[in-house]
Amino acid sequence: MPKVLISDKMDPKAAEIFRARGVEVDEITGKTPEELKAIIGEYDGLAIRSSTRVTQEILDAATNMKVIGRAGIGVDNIDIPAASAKGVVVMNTPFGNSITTAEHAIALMFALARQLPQADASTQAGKWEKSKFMGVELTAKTLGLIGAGNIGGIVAERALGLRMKVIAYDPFLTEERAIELGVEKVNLETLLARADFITLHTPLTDQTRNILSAENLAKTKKGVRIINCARGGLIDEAALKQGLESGHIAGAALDVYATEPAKENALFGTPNFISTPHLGASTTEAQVNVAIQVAEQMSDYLVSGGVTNALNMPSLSAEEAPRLKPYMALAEKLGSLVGQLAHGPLKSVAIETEGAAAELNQKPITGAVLAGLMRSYSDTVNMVNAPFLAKERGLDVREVRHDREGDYHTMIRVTVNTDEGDRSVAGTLFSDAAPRLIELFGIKVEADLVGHMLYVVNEDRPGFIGSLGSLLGEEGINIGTFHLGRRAAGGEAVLLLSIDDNAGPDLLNKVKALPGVKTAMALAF
Ligand SMILES: NC(=O)C1=CN([C@@H]2O[C@H](COP(=O)(O)OP(=O)(O)OC[C@H]3O[C@@H](n4cnc5c(N)ncnc54)[C@H](O)[C@@H]3O)[C@@H](O)[C@H]2O)C=CC1
Ligand SMILES: O=C(O)CCC(=O)C(=O)O
Repeated sequence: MPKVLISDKMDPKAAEIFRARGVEVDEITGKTPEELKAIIGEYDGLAIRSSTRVTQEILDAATNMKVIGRAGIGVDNIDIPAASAKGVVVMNTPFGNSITTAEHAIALMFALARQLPQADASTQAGKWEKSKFMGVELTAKTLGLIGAGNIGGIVAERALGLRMKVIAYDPFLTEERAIELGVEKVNLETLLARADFITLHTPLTDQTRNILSAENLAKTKKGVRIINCARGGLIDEAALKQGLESGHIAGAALDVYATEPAKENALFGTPNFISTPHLGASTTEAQVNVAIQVAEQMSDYLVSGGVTNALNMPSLSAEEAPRLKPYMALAEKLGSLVGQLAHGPLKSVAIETEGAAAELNQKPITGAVLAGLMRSYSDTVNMVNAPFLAKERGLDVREVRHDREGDYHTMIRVTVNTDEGDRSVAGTLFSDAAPRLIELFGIKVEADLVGHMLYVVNEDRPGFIGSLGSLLGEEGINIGTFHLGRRAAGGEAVLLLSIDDNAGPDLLNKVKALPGVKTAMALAF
């Protein structure tokens, strides 16, 4: 039974779903990194929100980890490259809390426009400061969105409903989408110069970090009001404080901070500053949504191999996964075979599919070929990290889908290119969905690729099989299956034997010493 740790406070629905789907679950929140490191090795999955930081160190200790699920959107608290290198799938729930977060941004915009928290505190303190809290209308004001994805798009819709003019800076926003949203696409300079309110809705990346720097804040319209419900780190907090104190910035509302939890922050107490403790996603509805979604996605992956909303792997639905499973097994075996047999550094790999295999999602097939291929380089390789490892090694990967009738109802061919030229293997699935090799380096040979195998290339001559059989008998090696193929009578022949034990160097030397033998190698599947 796979085992998952929920390490941040999450709606109880998450644990309920894990258990209902056959996944054991522990809910242990509030651990320090050291405490987490001490227990993380027990778990196959980790479900988090924004408090747990999944660093390289945590991942190093997570020896059984297969999947990390973020019940939310931002994944800047997860070292994704480190997770990918380790073969751990990282998933998020990209839509479950977007309405809630957009509503929080709108709420903060109203709060800024009418100084609601300040007015509330003053009134409850017995003051009646009616003239102090003069506000501004939102109607006809210009709202500048930095980032117009899911949340930015919802904020735009709501703001248009409030009769605001919405302009957006987002390098990935198409003109069509801008028209659909009813926003004007502008560059950053224009947004800074024109917006009465600015709201941020981008992830924290190297490109967006400090996007509202001191320099950019100085370019904003006098009297601007700024809202950040995305990530701390997007705004220079010291420059924001200065802008508020000088009066250039009329108000700022932050839900997120450069350092969280923000128990202390230089902005606290600054005039016209409103603060919430990373509450953007904190509604009952959003928390139920993300808890259900993360538990379903993680269980699908752990139980049936289905992949949804992964940031480091192509999607694979839970319905697709069982259908693809035998193809992925075949693909992995072919990759493994060619990886064990090819000599010299791999330069490229072509993965061709034909028949039923060509109609399937190709990405998992490619991932499985690459995982098999690179198993000889790394024993921690899997479908998640194989494409990254391939890229790191400069391996050129090509997928070719053939729309033609072949000799087999389904076929996968893997061709690698090394200094020795092209080397190709092909396989099919028999009716019992069993992977079967059908071609090896241009020679037709039908074989199961299982357990320990002995691969021999020899000159096709009478008596050879007998002498090999005798040698193996003398060495006490039991033969399970025996597969023979040859290029032409009297030409090069290939033998693939499944044997009960690994063929060690002594045995291989004895096989190589038999007359007519060109190569002998031990293979393992
Ligand atoms: N306060 C909270 O509790 C919550 C905060 N968030 C934050 O909100 C962020 C946005 O979420 P979504 O809208 O769902 O993400 P999304 O991926 O749908 O949208 C992000 C948008 O930012 C744009 N973008 C990327 N780089 C940019 C750049 N250099 N300049 C301008 N725009 C850029 C992208 O093109 C995209 O359209 C998340 O990454 C997360 O950090 C999300 C949920 C809750
Ligand atoms: O889980 C939370 O409360 C924070 C949500 C968030 O920041 C996100 O989804 O990116």
